[in-house]
Amino acid sequence: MITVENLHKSFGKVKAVQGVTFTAHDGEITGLLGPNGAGKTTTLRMLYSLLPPDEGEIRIDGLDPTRDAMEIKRTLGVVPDSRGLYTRLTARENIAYYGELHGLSRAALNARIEELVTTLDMGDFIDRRTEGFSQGQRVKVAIARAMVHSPQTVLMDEPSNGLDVMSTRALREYIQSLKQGGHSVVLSTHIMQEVAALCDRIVIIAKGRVAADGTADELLRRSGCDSLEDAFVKLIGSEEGLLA
Ligand SMILES: Nc1ncnc2c1ncn2[C@@H]1O[C@H](COP(=O)(O)OP(=O)(O)OP(=O)(O)O)[C@@H](O)[C@H]1O
Repeated sequence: MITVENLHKSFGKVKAVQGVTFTAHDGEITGLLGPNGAGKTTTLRMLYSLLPPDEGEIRIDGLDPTRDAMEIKRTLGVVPDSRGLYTRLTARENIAYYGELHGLSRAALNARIEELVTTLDMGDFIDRRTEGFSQGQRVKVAIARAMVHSPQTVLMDEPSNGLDVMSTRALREYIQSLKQGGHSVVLSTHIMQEVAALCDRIVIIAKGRVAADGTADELLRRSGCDSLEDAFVKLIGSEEGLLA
């Protein structure tokens, strides 16, 4: 479970995050929805201890990313926006490298990689160098790498970015399976359909602030709208930067 309380982060004069507060429960998918530049990536980066907050408090299963950065890495799986694969290594080597950093034994690592190859359908390319991989292949390797140590909490930055319809469906099924397994999944997106199809709880972020937070039904009720799309536009005050 993640709790975020009054988080702030500025880069010089740019106030990227200005008082973000939300909770993400285990067994739920929480979506951070907002237009480009809303502060979603900055929020996620603070959660996975890449950036220290200027102000505010984060707890991930009771751990504080600013104090317990090493411990948090054991409980967190992160799919960053850049994906960040080593292009000279094969997909298998990319995943194995992370598994080794997490201290998995060779036997456990081999078994885990075989499991992920099957779950994420990576058989065709697992032993190819990742240079030149398609977006979909890169995302799968990034997810497998993030999940190699079976983390309880999973953070994904725009996971379906650049994926075709089939790959998006497969990704959504996989994310649903994580939820069924009791994991807490937090993903960022600017695609409304994504949150509508996937998320139990939606945190709408605009200009570094939480514009609204709740289940899809709660957001509809609060906005007085009939469709989520209308609700988002009303709650955010603009439709700029959001994709249906
Ligand atoms: N390292 C940085 N240095 C300077 N400004 C930054 C930095 N990182 C983010 N920003 C600024 O902070 C604001 C929020 O950016 P952020 O990447 O968090 O938004 P986002 O909601 O993830 O957007 P997108 O959907 O485009 O990825 C933007 O104005 C961005 O330019």
